Amino acid sequence: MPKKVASPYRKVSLGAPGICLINVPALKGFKVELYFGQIGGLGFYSPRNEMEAQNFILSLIKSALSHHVRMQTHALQDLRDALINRIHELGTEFKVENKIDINYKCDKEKCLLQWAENNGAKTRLQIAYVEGAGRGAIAMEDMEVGDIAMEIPASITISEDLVYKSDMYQVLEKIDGMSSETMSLLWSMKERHNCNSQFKMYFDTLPENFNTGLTLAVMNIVDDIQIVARLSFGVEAIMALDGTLLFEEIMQAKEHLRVQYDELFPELSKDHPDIFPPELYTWEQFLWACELWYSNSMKIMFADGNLKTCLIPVAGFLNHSLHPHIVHYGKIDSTTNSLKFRLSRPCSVGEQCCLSYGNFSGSHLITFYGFLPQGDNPYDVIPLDFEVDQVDTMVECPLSNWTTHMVRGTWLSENQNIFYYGLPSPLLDCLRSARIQMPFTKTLIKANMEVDKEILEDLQSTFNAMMENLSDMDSVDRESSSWDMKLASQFKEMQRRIVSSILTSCSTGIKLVEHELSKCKAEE
Ligand SMILES: C[S@@+](CC[C@H](N)C(=O)[O-])C[C@H]1O[C@@H](n2cnc3c(N)ncnc32)[C@H](O)[C@@H]1O
Repeated sequence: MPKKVASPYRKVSLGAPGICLINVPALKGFKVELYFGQIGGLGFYSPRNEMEAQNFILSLIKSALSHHVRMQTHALQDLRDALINRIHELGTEFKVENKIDINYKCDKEKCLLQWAENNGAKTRLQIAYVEGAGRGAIAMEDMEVGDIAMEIPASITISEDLVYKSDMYQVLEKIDGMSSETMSLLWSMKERHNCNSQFKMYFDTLPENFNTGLTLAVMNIVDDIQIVARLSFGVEAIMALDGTLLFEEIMQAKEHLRVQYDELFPELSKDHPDIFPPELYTWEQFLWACELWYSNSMKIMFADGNLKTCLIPVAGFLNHSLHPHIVHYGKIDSTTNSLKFRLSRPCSVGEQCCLSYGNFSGSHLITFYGFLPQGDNPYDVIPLDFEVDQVDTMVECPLSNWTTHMVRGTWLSENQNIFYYGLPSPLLDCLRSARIQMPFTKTLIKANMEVDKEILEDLQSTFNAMMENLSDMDSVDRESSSWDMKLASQFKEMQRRIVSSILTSCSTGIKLVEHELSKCKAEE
């Protein structure tokens, strides 16, 4: 049964079954894919998935070609060429223009790059300032599918291994439930102030403020002076987000981090002031480190098979895209003991080269990374939680059964016809089966039309209520407003677009059903 928490959205009853729009934070990408995968959409699920599938076939062709099956060589080469063409076409179809700010000199970043190269790193990318995304990595030459854009030796990655060598390990290892991620985070809080650190160049390139949704945590918890001192996700933006999934996700993350901090501090600083100096282990600094690790770390599989969360100097400049150039980068190449960033699609000289951080929704990206990506994100869904009342026939007692469904922008669905309406079939089937005992046959009979009409009207009233909650940020001037207001307004606009498409599909669906109903009545 889903956790019942005070809902950001009004709890709305849809008759049978009861529907409640709840806060399901960060619905996992694969769950979203499974849910909508069975429905079918506009040819493929997302440009990233399509490209991954094509790259997978390319790797099979490469391996088949290396086995010299003569008869098939030509066919395989043709297939490979066709796939590469399709990958190029996909790149053109989903091209995103990035403006580079040539006035930003990137001196510190160049020093870091030089240090990394001196330590064995290789790169075909340079660092520049990309409008709207901070620093990013730009191709210095044309690169093709399969080319390595960047190679970082394992020896310059920052992971838990550094904690084991430090004096704090003897204290941390005795703490119950201490994770390697928390150890690395605590290590980085101190190391960033160490003038003799091996990673000084890296820490010097990090911003004072990350401006993720987590920055909000400062606001609710500490006093007003600190709020002003740190550019926080401000009161105005938070007020604007009240009642949205993003608000709920930020609040949950904030509470989680505060509990974690309170479990460790100030005790650790009191007991070991030399190892955890209190001035370096404030709540503010803890949050800074959380933002660093959430927004910049990567999970890497090392040659010994261990999976570690790492900060990767230089590779940390790669920004995220919904149509990334690099998708698979999580494994150290055991022959070179380095991390290779291989291209899954071509990248032209001057173009920004992007990674995929994962299949995340907009609310997750704002909370932990502080941005919304350009383009349609198929992982932006609105979760719907249903409580379906059933009766336990053994003891004649009512049972409560929760099930989660989700809705996304209906422009992503190809079937807008009667019985489908651009809405997810699992959702419609669930609502139908709660209203009629028999299996729903999708035939144009009066009883079916009446059921569908009722369902569409209920959905319409639910999403109308949600729209009211989302419709008050029209006055925000994107150009002049602060970063947090811009993000809040972008988020609400994205949600409004999804809800509006659902409302349009509902009203078009109602008209379709009414038309069929009138035909049924005429025949009677
Ligand atoms: C791993 S860092 C990438 C380098 C970063 N731009 C910088 O200047 O340090 C991740 C951060 O970059 C920014 N970012 C990444 N992808 C972005 C995108 N597509 N649009 C806007 N900002 C993005 C966000 O601030 C995110 O927290």
